[in-house]
Parts: sequence; structure tokens; C-alpha cells
Amino acid sequence: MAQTKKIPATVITGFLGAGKTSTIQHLLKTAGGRKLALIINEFGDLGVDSDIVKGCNIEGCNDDDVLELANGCICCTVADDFIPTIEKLLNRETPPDHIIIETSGLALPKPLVKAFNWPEIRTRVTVDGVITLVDGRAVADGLFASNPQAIEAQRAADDNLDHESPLEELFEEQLACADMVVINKFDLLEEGDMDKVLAAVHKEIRPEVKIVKIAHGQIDASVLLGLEAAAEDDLDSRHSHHDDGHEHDHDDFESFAVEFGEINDPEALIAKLLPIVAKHEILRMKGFVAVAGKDMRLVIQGVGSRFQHYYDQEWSDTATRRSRLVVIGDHDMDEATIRAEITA
Ligand SMILES: Nc1nc2c(ncn2[C@@H]2O[C@H](COP(=O)(O)OP(=O)(O)OP(=O)(O)O)[C@@H](O)[C@H]2O)c(=O)[nH]1
Repeated sequence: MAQTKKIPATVITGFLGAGKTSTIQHLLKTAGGRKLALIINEFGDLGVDSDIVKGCNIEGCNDDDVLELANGCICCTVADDFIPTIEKLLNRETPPDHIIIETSGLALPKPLVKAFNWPEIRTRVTVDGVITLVDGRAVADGLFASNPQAIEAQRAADDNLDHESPLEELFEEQLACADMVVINKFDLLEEGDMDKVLAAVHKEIRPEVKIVKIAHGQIDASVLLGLEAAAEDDLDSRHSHHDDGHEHDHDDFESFAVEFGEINDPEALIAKLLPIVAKHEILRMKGFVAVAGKDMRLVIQGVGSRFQHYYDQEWSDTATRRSRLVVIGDHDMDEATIRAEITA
């Protein structure tokens, strides 16, 4: 019996704020008539990325082609959330030509790729490629580098590398699973930075994996889609710390949302947020803010100490018109103080 062609799925992974959503927005613009469906997974019950993508107004991108997986990190909720969602897409009267999956910045891609071997979907969909986005600026700043002294002390104690920092481990896992690495934020790199980034990336990737350098997620669908990697058949070559069944622990990170009223001045808000991020070592802040006298919602995007803000679209109705920022950081962030400082 002739087998129908499997639908390709591309997994877009990369740390918090690396540029996954920006890249997907560009992919949608350059899809060239391909009918794409998006599955977007965020850490915590946030919905910011899917709201940004839904607001893109790109022709051919309909709201019901953007599906949200909000019940935790995709790598841990495969059976409950991911498989039913992908089955729903495959069972549509007109299934998509290509599925794009944006993992949360804290997800391990390998358990997700493994899920493509589940009997429910194995014959109908294949992983076209795992694309790992790298925040070039964050890597050049050493965010994922090990602390050499700590590692030395650890090695002296025992050989078990499970004691690595959670950030370092995520960086390694996301790169080890890649079919293509995209180094983003090229515009923020200074002379000599790229060599540092390339050295860090090369240590973790499989030798045949190609590296592309870009800014603002500007890479076309023709480059990212159609790798035909069938990653689910090739799991053994993708090293993971968790191959022994060791559970991945999201308790290392935490997220919460802070709501507040209308603000008057976006610049003053950013000036208030910057010291809060620095003091509490917050990794990511994002959300929508209501500005007095403005019909448009203000998008706030913070990655470490870099903040960006812009108006993206009108509030859909007055009921949704409220300021809401999501804060993601270390598990022992002082939530009460951060809340009080943001709303002061
Ligand atoms: N300067 C600069 N900023 C960028 C670039 N790419 C993305 N950004 C900004 O970085 C922030 C995060 O980008 P996103 O595309 O939302 O990143 P993400 O990986 O989807 O973030 P999470 O889903 O929260 O993990 C936004 O403010 C972007 O505008 C880039 O190449 N250069």
C-alpha cells in the first residue's frame, strides 16, 4: 500500500529571549504559499508569544493556525498536551503543509523529538529539523559559561556533571539536539564576540551541523524548512544528560505575572524595571501594557537588561485592556518584593 507523505514539523528551540518568536514571524512572511500551523509553548500560563504572533496580520496566518500549549513545558507534558494537539492538526479537513513548534526557552528538545515516535503520530508526521536559536549577545557575555572554579571543585569531588548550572545544561542540550544552529542578535555583537560565540557553540553541536548568523530573526523559510532530517530516527546521535531517564527539573526556574493599571510614560516604566531586573537577576520580562490616552497596547520585551517596547495593535476590547507583565527567573526570586517594586 502506498504510504502518504508525512507532514514535516520543524522544532524551534533556544533559550529565553533568543529570538524564537521573531524568527517565526519572519518565517510566516516568507512561507511562500505554504500553509503553516504553529504550536507555541511558553513557560507558565503566559500566552504572550502566541498573542504577538496572532497580532502579526500576515496574510495566510489565521488565528486558528496558532495553537498554544500553556500547561507547562512541552518536554514534560508530551502525552497530555502535545500528542493530542498535533493529532488535532493532522485530523483537520485541510491539514497544514508544515508544522512549526516553538518550544519554551526552558525546554529540552530531545523528549519532544522522541514523541514523534509515538505510534499515534509516527506514520503521519516527521521532524524536518531542530533549529536551535542562540542569543549571540548572551553567549558572548558568558551567561551559559561554566564557572571554572566551581567545575574544578566538582570534578575533584566526583565526575558527575549533573551539578552543572541549569542555564549551562539547557544551552548544551538545546545545541546537542540541533540540525541547524542560528546565531541571532548579530547586531549586538562587537569585534571578537563572534569568535567566542562560535567556540562555545562548536563545543556542543554535532560536527555536521551548519551554523547561520542573523539579526532580528531574519532568516527565510527556504533556509529553515525542508531539511528532511527525520530527527526522530536519529535520536542516538543527539546527546542528552537525561538519556538515563533522569527527570528534567523545571523547579530551577519560576514565572509569575504582575498586573497593574494604566501607565503614563513608557520610558519611565522601563527606567523603573531596569534596576529591578538587575537587582533580582531576572532572566526575562514580557507582556502588554495599557498606556493612558493610547488605543494600542504597548508590548514590553526584556531579555536580561535589554528592554524594547513598541505598540503592536489595538486592544481587542476594554475587558482585556490591562497591564500584565510576566517575570521569569531563578526559582528563589523574591516574588513579593519584585511585585511590590513593579507596582510601586
Ligand atoms: N537587538 C536585537 N534584538 C533582538 C533580536 N532578535 C530578537 N530581539 C529582541 O529580543 C526580544 C526577545 O525576542 P523573541 O523573538 O521574543 O525571543 P523568544 O526566544 O521568542 O523569547 P521567549 O519566547 O520568551 O523565550 C525581543 O525584544 C526582540 O525584539 C536581534 O537580532 N537583535
